[in-house]
Amino acid sequence: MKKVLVAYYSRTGKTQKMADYIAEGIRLSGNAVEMKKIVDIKSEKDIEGYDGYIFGCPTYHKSITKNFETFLFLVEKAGLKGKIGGAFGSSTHSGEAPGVIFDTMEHVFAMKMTNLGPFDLRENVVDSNEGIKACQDYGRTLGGMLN
Ligand SMILES: Cc1cc2nc3c(=O)[nH]c(=O)nc-3n(C[C@H](O)[C@H](O)[C@H](O)COP(=O)(O)O)c2cc1C
Repeated sequence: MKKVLVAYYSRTGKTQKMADYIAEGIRLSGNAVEMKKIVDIKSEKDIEGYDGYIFGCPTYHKSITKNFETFLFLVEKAGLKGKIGGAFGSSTHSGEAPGVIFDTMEHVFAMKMTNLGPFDLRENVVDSNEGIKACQDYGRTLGGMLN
């Protein structure tokens, strides 16, 4: 059994719900998952040692938030080259954040990213059956890359 870190920021709880459903999907793939809020991640040591990584941030002002930018500089120090990765976040209309994170993981950290691409979900569907299933599928597919 491999272990995936789901690290996320959520201001009003939508991306946090996505994180919970994605974690369910990872467990359905037969792998273990640990969830961390980025505010609780103090050093690169808190990031190292997992087989896969899924990072989540909602879109604010057409990008990731300032604290998520800072978090990505910590991730750089952790050295995740070749590790499995994915990125997600909730939004209302434009949804750039998951793409920004995904591109950084792929091109800067040289991680092995899921073919599903970045996963943006409009906040009004996060709690619908369709939204829950989309999150679970994202987690399960990423977990499947570890099997
Ligand atoms: C000040 C502000 C700016 C926002 N900017 C964007 C934006 O540029 N694009 C977008 O799609 N959503 C934008 N949103 C909507 C949030 O992404 C959306 O509410 C999201 O679900 C919040 O996720 P959270 O509950 O995880 O914090 C903005 C919301 C606020 C309050």
